[in-house]
Amino acid sequence: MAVEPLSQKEIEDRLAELPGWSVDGDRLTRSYRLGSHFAAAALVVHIAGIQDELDHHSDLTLGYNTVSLGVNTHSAGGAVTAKDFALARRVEDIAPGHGAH
Ligand SMILES: C[C@H](O)[C@H](O)[C@H]1CNC2=NC(N)=NC(=O)C2=N1
Repeated sequence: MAVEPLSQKEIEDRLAELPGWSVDGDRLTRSYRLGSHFAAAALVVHIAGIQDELDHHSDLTLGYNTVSLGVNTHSAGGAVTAKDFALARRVEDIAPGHGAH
C-alpha cells in the first residue's frame, strides 16, 4: 500500500486526538511510565504483537519502569504517515490496561 507523508496540518489534527504523543524530528513518539519493570516488559510484548499485526514497527525501548516508542514510515522516506498514527491509536487503546500513563 502506497502511503504518503502527512502535511503539517494533518499531523497537528491527528496529534490533537492523541494526548501524550508528539512529533520529535521525523518521528511520532510517546513515552509511558508503568508501575514496575515487569509491567513495562509486558506492555512491550503487547505492542510487539500489535506491530506484527499491522506490519508496522516502532523503535520500542524498554527502560526501568518506562516504555518509549518512536515511529515513522520507512517506505515513505522516513516521513510520518497515517500508518504511524494508526499504530499510535492502537497502542493508546491498550496502554491504560497495563497501568501505563
Ligand atoms: C515488508 C514490510 O511490510 C515492511 O518492511 C514494513 C515493516 N514495518 C515497517 N515499519 C515501519 N515503521 N515503517 C515501514 O515502512 C515498515 N515497513
